[in-house]
Amino acid sequence: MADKEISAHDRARVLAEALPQLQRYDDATIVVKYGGHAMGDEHLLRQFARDIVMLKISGLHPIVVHGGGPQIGSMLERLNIKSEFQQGLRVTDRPTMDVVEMVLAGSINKGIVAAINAEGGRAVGLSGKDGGMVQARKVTTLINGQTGEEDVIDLGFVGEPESVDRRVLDIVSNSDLIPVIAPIAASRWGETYNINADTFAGAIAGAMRARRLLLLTDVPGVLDKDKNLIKQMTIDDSRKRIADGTVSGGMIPKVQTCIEALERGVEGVVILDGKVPHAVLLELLTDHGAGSLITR
Ligand SMILES: Nc1ncnc2c1ncn2[C@@H]1O[C@H](COP(=O)(O)OP(=O)(O)O)[C@@H](O)[C@H]1O
Ligand SMILES: CC(=O)N[C@@H](CCC(=O)OP(=O)(O)O)C(=O)O
Repeated sequence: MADKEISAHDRARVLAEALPQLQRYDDATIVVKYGGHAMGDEHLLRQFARDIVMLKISGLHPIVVHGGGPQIGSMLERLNIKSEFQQGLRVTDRPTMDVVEMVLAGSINKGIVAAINAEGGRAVGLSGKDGGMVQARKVTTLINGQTGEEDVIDLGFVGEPESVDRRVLDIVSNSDLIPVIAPIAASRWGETYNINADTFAGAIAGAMRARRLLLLTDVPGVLDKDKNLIKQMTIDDSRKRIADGTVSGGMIPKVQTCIEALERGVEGVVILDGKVPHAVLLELLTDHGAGSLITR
């Protein structure tokens, strides 16, 4: 519906709807993972930035973790560096790692920071390296989506969070600043690792005991076999949907991240379409949840 077709009465009703939600989320930490596919165009980025600023001034504590897979892919292509994925993870040799860090912690991170600041917020760009926030370890095994067995693999500089130190995030997030984090971290020996952004966001949400983890992607949420949106499911339902093949491909690590975050104490995780304008506000501040809510 075009803006002008919405009556003043409807606008007021939508605003009033936000009150119980604002009360419910007062002082809550919300981790929002902004995926590379959801970044799309400038207009969407501006709307996303507005939503984040709106949450902050409404008394919530948003923490943004971003991806940038497609943007890394374009840069590697421009530099003639071949790239391949194994079970959703980018095989990362040293030259690829340099590009991944340059794109994620450089242009993408600073682009989101600038967009939030342009909407009146005060964003601080970080990576897992800053303040020793995330310590990474090399990924050496992966659960095979088909067999359910553990495969031993060598993906180069692909890591996973080994531990999270909350100090920097507590300081930044409890002020008027909004942390924006690139999913890069160093190992205890100082080597740089590339971490899948969903996995990284899950670890941050777990460590921060976030009330909500929102994973913004380019599909409406988790779809059933008839491509209908599953509006709500439990950890058990999620495991069944992976086992019976309803959830496949890139959705598997996403749903696994949700399960792990819930088991670490996050109250609810939502997978939703970041291409829907104001997806974050719709999900948190209206009665119309925007995607698939997964709870314990
Ligand atoms: N049951 C499912 N519901 C929704 N998407 C699914 C499902 N199973 C597999 N997918 C795939 O997962 C993709 C989302 O994962 P991915 O491409 O890794 O997202 P992102 O880049 O946002 O992290 C969807 O575009 C879709 O192709
Ligand atoms: C190890 C690994 O695969 N890292 C990802 C990091 C970025 C990411 O996860 O971005 P999206 O959320 O946009 O997919 C990569 O190199 O593409």
